[in-house]
Amino acid sequence: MATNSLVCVNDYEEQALSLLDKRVRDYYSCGADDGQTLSDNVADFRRLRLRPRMMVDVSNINMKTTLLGQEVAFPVCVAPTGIQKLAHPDGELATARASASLGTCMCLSTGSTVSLGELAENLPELLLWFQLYVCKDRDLTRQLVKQAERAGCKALVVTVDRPEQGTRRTSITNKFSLPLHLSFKNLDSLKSPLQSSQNNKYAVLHTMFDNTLTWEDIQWLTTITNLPVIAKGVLTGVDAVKALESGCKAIYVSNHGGRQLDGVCSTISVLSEVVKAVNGRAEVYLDGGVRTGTDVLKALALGARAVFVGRPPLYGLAVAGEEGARNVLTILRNELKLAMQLSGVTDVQSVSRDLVTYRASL
Ligand SMILES: Cc1cc2nc3c(=O)[nH]c(=O)nc-3n(C[C@H](O)[C@H](O)[C@H](O)COP(=O)(O)O)c2cc1C
Ligand SMILES: CCCCCCC(=O)C(=O)O
Repeated sequence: MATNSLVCVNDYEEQALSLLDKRVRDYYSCGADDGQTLSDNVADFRRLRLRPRMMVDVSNINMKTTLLGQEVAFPVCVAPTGIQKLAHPDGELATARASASLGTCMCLSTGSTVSLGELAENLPELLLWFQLYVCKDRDLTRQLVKQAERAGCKALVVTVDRPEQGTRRTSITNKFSLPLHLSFKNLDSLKSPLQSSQNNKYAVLHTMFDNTLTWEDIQWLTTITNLPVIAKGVLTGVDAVKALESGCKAIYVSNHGGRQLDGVCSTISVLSEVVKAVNGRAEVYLDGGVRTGTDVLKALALGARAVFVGRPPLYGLAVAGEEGARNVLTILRNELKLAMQLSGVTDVQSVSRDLVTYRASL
């Protein structure tokens, strides 16, 4: 469809929600339970206000940064989201093409509908990370890690906020399942309970994830791979320290887009606590509710090295495939650049804490 009239992420969201089939729309957009955290993620960015500096030469803006030593063109990356072929037949390949063309990082989900190998073959230039759900079957887990290594992934993002699946009410009422023409491509060639299940692969995959995980398992993971391990789903300073002690090389603040424990704090509201606890020992990333360039700038000011976006690229994908995903990322990049210029900030790597304050209640 024509995308000229879609000028911000919210336009893409509105358009995507109007186009998608109800079951997919609900699956992508839902939060857990009452959706308190889902809405707080967005709302709490709006409680922060910017304190721009004037009369700064902003003719040259540096948006490049590095993530664990790898360069990205701007600090907005693609969060892992499963089953992208529900949004568009090209699925994760389209999102990856969009990410690669803009020089940013994409994290592929364990539950992807395109394989690591297919991305690596088509897009060797892409900065690719792999999100791992640790499976009860450790041999299977090990094989997933090896696939990520073979695909040239530069980091393993271990999701730590899903000992069990949060309650997504619409997934229950819609009886959400994986359509028969799709499969979890990274698991297709591996021996697992998925191979003997035809109809309910979505539910079966959930049963394969391990709910006994502790930080000791993260330590174990660091012994089976040379890839840097990143803990995704950290919401407190205490857990950030535990993650570092377990060998994680970076901390990813996330509440799974409000899809796990409803009522947890928004990610932007806990970022400072985590950054303080990490105390410069590792990079800190954030996702959850990032919808504008000023949201990105606020997260950078509070100490994030980069942000990730989950639903926005899915909505871009649903509206116009690769082009739509690219447009969404481009909008965020351009909005960030303008927000920096209007704030008197010239480098994404040196955004000062002073740039943000809480909105005053008058
Ligand atoms: C449809 C959907 C699927 C997701 N799948 C995964 C996943 O497979 N693994 C994971 O760690 N997080 C997953 N997430 C969470 C995202 O990685 C991310 O934390 C969240 O979407 C960020 O919030 P945002 O959508 O407001 O940007 C998913 C989120 C959505 C909306
Ligand atoms: C059965 C696994 C599908 C991918 C997991 C998606 C996910 O984490 C979500 O929040 O949805």
